[in-house]
Amino acid sequence: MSSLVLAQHVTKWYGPRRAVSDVSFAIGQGEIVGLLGPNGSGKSTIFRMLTGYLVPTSGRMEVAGHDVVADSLAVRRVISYVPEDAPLYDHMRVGEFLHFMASLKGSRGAAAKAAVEAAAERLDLTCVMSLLTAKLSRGFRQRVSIAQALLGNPKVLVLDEPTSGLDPHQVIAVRDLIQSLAGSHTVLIASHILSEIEKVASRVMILLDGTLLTADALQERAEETLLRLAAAASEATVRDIVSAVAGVRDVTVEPSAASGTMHYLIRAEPRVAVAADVVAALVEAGVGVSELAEVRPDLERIFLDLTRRASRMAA
Ligand SMILES: Nc1ncnc2c1ncn2[C@@H]1O[C@H](COP(=O)(O)OP(=O)(O)OP(=O)(O)O)[C@@H](O)[C@H]1O
Repeated sequence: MSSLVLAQHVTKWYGPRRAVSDVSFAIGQGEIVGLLGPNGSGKSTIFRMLTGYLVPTSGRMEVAGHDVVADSLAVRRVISYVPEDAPLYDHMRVGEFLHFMASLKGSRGAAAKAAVEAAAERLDLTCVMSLLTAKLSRGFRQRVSIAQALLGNPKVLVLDEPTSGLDPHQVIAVRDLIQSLAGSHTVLIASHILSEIEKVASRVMILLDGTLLTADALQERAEETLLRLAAAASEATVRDIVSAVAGVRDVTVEPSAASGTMHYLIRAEPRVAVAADVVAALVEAGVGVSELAEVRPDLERIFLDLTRRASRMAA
């Protein structure tokens, strides 16, 4: 798959503050990729550089083969950005606003009319075309923003927190829309809501303090086994025994450990024998095991695990 969006060793400083640190990724045609990170982790900064609003301090970015700095006009022709709380022109009616945006994107006459109608239909806006944008609900405003972004048929659509502030029905509608774009458009979505991003994205990148912890969090699931263990011995004893088992990568104490028996999470290579070897080693050392189960890590678990590992490495 050739890359439609490319970032190579991108760093961005705002004065003395480093907001993005040596970030690299590649996104292929038709992918829907989530960029997950807490507030202030650098998501918007990455999007602003990608769409030509900010210049990276170092490194380079490309969209559809165009360098975002050297060829920013060409980039803006193929990428559309919907910021969080996208501004609309409140004195314009929806239809008027969409025609205006179509004209800014170089579309005129019958072509503009057809493009506006298609976008309005796709976003279910035909019933509000004559309303002032100022009168729209949050959900409709978001749909109008996405409709204008789709005018001109951009190859890449960048959405910053597209479901923030929407009610559950509107969230589902926006999610369905995003999924309907898969294949025909490449979509990059920023969010700090794990459950939301997991539902729409086929790949999730995780950003923390400007550093990309993984370019494919969901793939991490396939690459290791996660076991939950309850064992009756001191933490140091369990750690020593379990860490020595071949294939075990690391052992952490479950934050919700109940009194008495401690619970542990064991990250291990995806080998069938690891669980049996862990039990055998503990039993041999005389440690009682009351639970050992494989857990399928959800995105929340992967996120916590990656961020914990990152802070341990930084310490
Ligand atoms: N114009 C600016 N000048 C100085 N610092 C900035 C500027 N814009 C962002 N920052 C800082 O850079 C860091 C990354 O901000 P950014 O907005 O990219 O994060 P984010 O992940 O999009 O956060 P949010 O989800 O809150 O929008 C933050 O610490 C922020 O305070």
